[in-house]
Amino acid sequence: MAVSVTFNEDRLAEQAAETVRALVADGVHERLAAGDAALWGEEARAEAAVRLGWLTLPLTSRELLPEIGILVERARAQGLDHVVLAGMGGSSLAPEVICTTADVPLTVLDTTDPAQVRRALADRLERTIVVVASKSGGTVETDSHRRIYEQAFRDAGIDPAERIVVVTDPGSPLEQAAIEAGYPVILADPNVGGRYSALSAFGLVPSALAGADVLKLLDDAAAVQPLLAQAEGNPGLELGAALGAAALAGRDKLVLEDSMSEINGLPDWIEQLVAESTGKSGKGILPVVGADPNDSDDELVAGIDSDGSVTVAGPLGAQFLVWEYATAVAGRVLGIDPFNQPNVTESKENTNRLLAAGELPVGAPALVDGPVEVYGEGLEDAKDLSEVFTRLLQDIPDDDGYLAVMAYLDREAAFDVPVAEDASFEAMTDAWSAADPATLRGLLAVRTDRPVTFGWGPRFLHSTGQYHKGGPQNGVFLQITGAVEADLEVPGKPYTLGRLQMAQALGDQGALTGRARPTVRLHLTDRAAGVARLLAAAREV
Ligand SMILES: O=P(O)(O)OC[C@H]1O[C@H](O)[C@H](O)[C@@H](O)[C@@H]1O
Repeated sequence: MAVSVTFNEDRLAEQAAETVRALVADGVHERLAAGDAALWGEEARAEAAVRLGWLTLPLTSRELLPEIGILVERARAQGLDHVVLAGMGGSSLAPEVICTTADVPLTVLDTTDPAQVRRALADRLERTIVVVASKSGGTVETDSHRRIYEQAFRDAGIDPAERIVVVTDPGSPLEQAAIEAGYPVILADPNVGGRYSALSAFGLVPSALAGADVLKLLDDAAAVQPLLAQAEGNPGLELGAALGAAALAGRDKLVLEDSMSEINGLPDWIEQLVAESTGKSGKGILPVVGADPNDSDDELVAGIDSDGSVTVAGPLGAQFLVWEYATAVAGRVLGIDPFNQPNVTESKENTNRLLAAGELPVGAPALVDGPVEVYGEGLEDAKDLSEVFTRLLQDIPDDDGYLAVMAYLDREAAFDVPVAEDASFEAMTDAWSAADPATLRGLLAVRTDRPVTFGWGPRFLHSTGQYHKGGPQNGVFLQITGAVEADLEVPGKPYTLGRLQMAQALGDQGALTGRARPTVRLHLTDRAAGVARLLAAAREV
């Protein structure tokens, strides 16, 4: 069996079976296999008509393999063994999972943190090849990374045309810029949206350059493809029916559990697929990654090769296709368009406005607790950071709410903390987690029975960011920003990376407060001391 979907809970199995029956009665399995764009209603039809190419990628993407093979050979011949991928959301999350699972190194740049980008630049520049991946060709983070790397190569006396490879849609502004600069361009299938692009050029090019076996990925996906046309034994239909039916019944928090899987990091990819596809029109499914289930009534646990209320077992290529299919089916069950992302644009526009306006409106802190400034309404009388956390946790709606922690920081900084050379593995991981802002998620989660999510900004803006603003309005939001020690110019642009990063945080804050959602921003005036204070304060709650 290429992939199996099994239910470990009778109620869920019944709900899924009933929903499958209804979907089959409507001919959904046949219509989806035939690429019927009318499956999501009239309003969604035009976009769906150019968004169903992912159904056939396991076959059509094979045409790319000779072209990719030439790129790989060229890179090997030039001794380029440090592969950097600049891409946001769907343009980087799949290669990240593919490469970690294949255990081949890939440096992913989906950040605007100056320190994190500086670390990548300082790493083997003379042996670096950069894949610039953007479907639209207009994503500001990716455009900034391209400009920064072009400059760095030139400064080092290296011709960027020897080192930059572009993946984009035909006709995008990035294709044009790449042609002018003489960069190799691999064109992706324009009939595939960003988050459904795992098996397209976006997933394959960087992964193959990094050394992953992409043919095996396509083979594993192709093996499951015939099942997806069936009325019975169709894993995508079963999973999609379960996700949709559970959400309609109030179980709209999807806890992704992968501890037993040999696939590494798939929940992060599923998170952006499910959150961005379903979180709109006040509806949606909120993926919860890296958290233990808490047995609440609104939770559904999906296990990747691991135990869950529903378990999805199978190799990575097949998992990609089945989750894409299931998300499209869940979209139909929920009555939403699974191919648009109406509210991602909103924060982007806020950010652009702020960048154009001059001084960023950071405001004045309501409270300062050592290295942590607290920005938020009505917090002037809070006595310290612990009380701020307490109030935020109390603000979470009892039955169905959640807390989202969003850190616009360097996600690798914790690994820089000094550890003794003879430290045990345990001592080393303890030191890392004591310096990692992500540790805050677990510390706050034990103090509430509501789910707590964690995302790195601006990465999450292309994932759960859509759900936060477009989904059910029951979230409470905690942003973390930090002082920038050594900023980075974005060549040809009037802003630095640090300024862009802050404008992204403030732009999203504006979108959240505009919906009257409780939102607090913590600013670390000293990043290392600030993280330590955050974690200590969370322990005091
Ligand atoms: O590939 P790009 O056009 O640069 O877009 C990167 C990402 O941007 C937005 O967030 C879209 O909603 C995502 O689906 C997409 O993957």
